[in-house]
Amino acid sequence: MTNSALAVAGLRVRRGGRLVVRDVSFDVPRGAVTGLLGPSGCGKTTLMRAVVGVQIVEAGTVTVLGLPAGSPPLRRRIGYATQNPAIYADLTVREALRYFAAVLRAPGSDVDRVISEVGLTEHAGKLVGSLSGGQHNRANLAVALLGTPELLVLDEPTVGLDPLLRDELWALFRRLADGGATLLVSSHVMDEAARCDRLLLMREGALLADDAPDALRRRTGTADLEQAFLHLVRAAS
Ligand SMILES: Nc1ncnc2c1ncn2[C@@H]1O[C@H](COP(=O)(O)OP(=O)(O)OP(=O)(O)O)[C@@H](O)[C@H]1O
Repeated sequence: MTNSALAVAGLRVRRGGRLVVRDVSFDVPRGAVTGLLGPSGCGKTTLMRAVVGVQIVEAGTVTVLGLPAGSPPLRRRIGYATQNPAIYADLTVREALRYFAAVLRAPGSDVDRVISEVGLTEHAGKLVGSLSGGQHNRANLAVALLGTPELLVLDEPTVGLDPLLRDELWALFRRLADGGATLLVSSHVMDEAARCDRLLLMREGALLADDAPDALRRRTGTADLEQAFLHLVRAAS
């Protein structure tokens, strides 16, 4: 079995008539946290949509856990948290998760586990519609964790969270990867990049770099990843 959880080759996506992913190729290793970083609008969400198989692509291949993206057997092996959570506002957090656990045929015991993992135990009895933005995001992340998927595709999961919660979630991502899960996590916050094993830096639909944080710092001769990113942007223009 190949060690890569995800293999993208020559991916090209057009949205609204514009090329928003331009011949992107990369592999994501299993059991690691790979960060997908880049400015707003650079194509991170589009790339993630192609990985989970909901994006029409113009060219290229996306192979997930050895199968073409979008193959039905992958549905229960991938957890996807989008930026626009669609969780029923009139259910409590626990009720909503019980519902999704039933749909996904995840074990009932998963509900309390994932609520605890995202730090929502105290709020489990609250209506989803009454949660704060950060709590809502975490409830959305909890849905993605149901069924212990092999691949987690998380689109800006820490947006709107305070530094303490962000830190706790990154520690959770690390534990999940140490347990064998593969994580692809997008962010436009460069200080989160240092928490990843691998970084995919994107700009204007293209990959600027695919490297480990330390290697990237070394290669660009910079101390921090924000500087490394700027160095690469300048070198490319
Ligand atoms: N439904 C759509 N129709 C047409 N163009 C779109 C659509 N959705 C996104 N785009 C365009 O595709 C490009 C990539 O968008 P995408 O959402 O993938 O970027 P992103 O890096 O995830 O941004 P952000 O960090 O703000 O979420 C942008 O230029 C965006 O305007």
